[in-house]
Order: sequence, then structure tokens, then C-alpha cells
Amino acid sequence: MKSAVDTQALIEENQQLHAEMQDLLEQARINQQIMQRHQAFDLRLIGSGEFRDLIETVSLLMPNTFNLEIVTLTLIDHDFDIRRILQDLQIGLDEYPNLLFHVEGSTPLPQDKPTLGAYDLALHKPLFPSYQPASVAVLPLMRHQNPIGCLALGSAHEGRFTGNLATDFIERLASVVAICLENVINNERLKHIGLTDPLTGVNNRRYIEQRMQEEIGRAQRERSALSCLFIDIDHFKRVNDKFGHQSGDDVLREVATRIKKELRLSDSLGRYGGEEFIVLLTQATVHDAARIAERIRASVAQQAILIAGADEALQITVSIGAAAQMPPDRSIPADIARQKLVARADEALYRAKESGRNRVVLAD
Ligand SMILES: Nc1nc2c(ncn2[C@@H]2O[C@H](COP(=O)(O)OP(=O)(O)OP(=O)(O)O)[C@@H](O)[C@H]2O)c(=O)[nH]1
Repeated sequence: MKSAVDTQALIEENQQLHAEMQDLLEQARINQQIMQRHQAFDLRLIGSGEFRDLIETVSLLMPNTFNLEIVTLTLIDHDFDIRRILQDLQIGLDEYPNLLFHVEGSTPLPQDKPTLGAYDLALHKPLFPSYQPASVAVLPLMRHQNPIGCLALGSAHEGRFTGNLATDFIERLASVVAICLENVINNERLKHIGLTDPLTGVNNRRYIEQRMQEEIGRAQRERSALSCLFIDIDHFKRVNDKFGHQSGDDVLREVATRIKKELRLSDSLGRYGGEEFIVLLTQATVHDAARIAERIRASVAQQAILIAGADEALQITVSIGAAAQMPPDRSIPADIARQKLVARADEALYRAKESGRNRVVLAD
């Protein structure tokens, strides 16, 4: 027969076991929640179709999911290839302070294995320009054995990332991010190719029409000014006939470059047809448009264009028709407003040609 003492010990042991089981259950519940959060994060990451999605997932969702103070993504883009595409697609880098670009010649990014440990100002400042964590994990992003950038995880806790922590989990995370990154960059590249004129590198007609429609809609809503320039190279057929098609192509490229130089970042330039370009000037009245058009005309006319194979530089001029959409009429659908604006600029261009070329004419 068991004594009262034995019974009491049994009860206490039972209570102890019960408490341990409750702890284990609680731990399992927390683990399950963490796993679900990680799975949701993986799905968002893998589902990123555009650059914007990926950057937002990495810089906003990732710190939340993994309990971090900051996550930054540094890309290797020494030839500015990625930045040019993002700029042309109107993806403003200012919107993403945690997206960084490695500076050529500065401390090389880690390759192969992640590095974990305490924050080191000299080493980590470029990866965390706006926040100083206590401990960091720097994960190399590799594709086909080549480094494409790095992911930097920052925690406010000193003990979070230490040299002896197993790295399998974060290595897997880095390889998923690297694949997703390559995928979104390729998607944006394809989009860019579809909207770019291969000869001059400026936007093509499809892009400029699309952009005009958006900007006209915005100008109508915000009651802001918007102008359009229709630019045509004078006697371009003579260039082709006299110096060959290749020289004609060189002239087209140089004229596109000179036009672009006179524009602000918010303006758009597109090749509209053979030797025709359209410029869309946002927040620009007819006076602004006339001033910019005159600058473009002068920049083409003032300096002859050097052509490979030709003995002398070619004197090229352009004629420009300018039309402003002011005040924007909200009752007209944006596509009709776009066609009207282009038609008015085209009509002004016709008058510029008729009245002697190498001039700017404003639409009525
Ligand atoms: N090299 C080259 N020529 C092109 C291209 N696209 C169109 N052209 C040529 O551009 C010329 C346009 O000639 P026209 O429309 O007669 O006009 P223009 O000679 O510029 O005369 P005006 O506009 O009246 O001053 C044609 O000879 C086309 O073959 C191109 O991609 N490359």
C-alpha cells in the first residue's frame, strides 16, 4: 500500500509533467506559426514577378518575418545596366532606400559562404548606410558561380548572429533570393526590350503612346500643363542617298542623344517613326515647350555630326512642331486627347517644314 507521501510525490511529478507538456505544446504552436510565416514569405518571394515586388518583399516583409531590424539588398551593377533599365521603366530608386549598388573598387562583397558576427563599422557601413545594427549576417547572392550581390540582415541583438551559428537556413534563403532576383531582372529586361527602339536606344512608339496616355490622364486629374514636341530630321533621305543607310543610322543615334541631353528625367523621348521623334514634356506650358524645342533645334544644328567613313562632318538640322495641352479638358477620353495633341504638334511640324525647316513652330 502506497503511503500518503508517495501519492503526494506522484501528484507533483504529474503536475510537473503536465507543465512540461504544456511548454512543449506552446513551443510546437510557436514553431508552427514561424513555419507558416516562413512559408508565406517564401511564396511571396517566389511569386515576385516584378522588381518592385521583390524589393518590397525583401526590405519590408523579410524583417517582419525573421524578426530583424533591417534587411538591405546590394546589387553588383558596375556597367549601370540594371539601373538604366529601372530608370527607363520609371522605377525610382529613391523609393527604395534599402536597395543599394556596390561601388566598383570598394570593399568586395563576400562570396561563397555567409559571414556572421558583430557589426563592424569599416566593413558593414556601406551595407547599412542608414541604421547601425548590433549583429549582422551578410549573405552572398550567387548565380552560376558568379556573385550578383548580397543580402545583409541586421539585428539590434548582439547574440542574434554569431560566428558559430549554423548557416544552412540562411544559405538556402540566399539561394532563393538570388534565383528570384535573376528572374525579376530578366522580366524587367524583356519588358524594357519591348518598349525600346533597338537602333537609338530611346523608347519606341508603343511606349511613348502608352506614357502619353498616362500623363494626359494625370494632367487632366491634377489640372497640370503638358506639352508635346514632334521632331523630324530635315532632308534625311539625302543623308541615306549620299552616305548610305549606315550613316543615316549614325545620324539617327546622334540626334536622339542630343535631344535626350536637353530633357529632364521626368520627360520622355520616343522614336515615333523612321526619322521622327516625339518628346513628352510634363508640367510644361507652351512657353516652356517653345524654349526646350529651341534648345533641341540649336543643339542639333550647332555642331556638325561626325560619321564613320565620311570625309567631313554632316550638317544636320531638325524641324519641330510644339503643342501644349492646356488647360486639360477632363471630358475628353485620354486616348482621344493624345491623338489630338499629336495631330496638333504634327500640323505645326508641317508648317515648320513648309516655312523653310530648321525651325520651331507652335500649334494654334
Ligand atoms: N538610315 C535609316 N533611314 C531611315 C530609317 N527609317 C526611315 N529612314 C529613311 O528616312 C527617310 C525619310 O525621308 P522623307 O520622309 O522623304 O523625308 P526627308 O528626306 O527627311 O525630308 P523632309 O522631312 O521633308 O525634310 C527615308 O529615306 C527613309 O528610308 C532608319 O531606321 N534608318
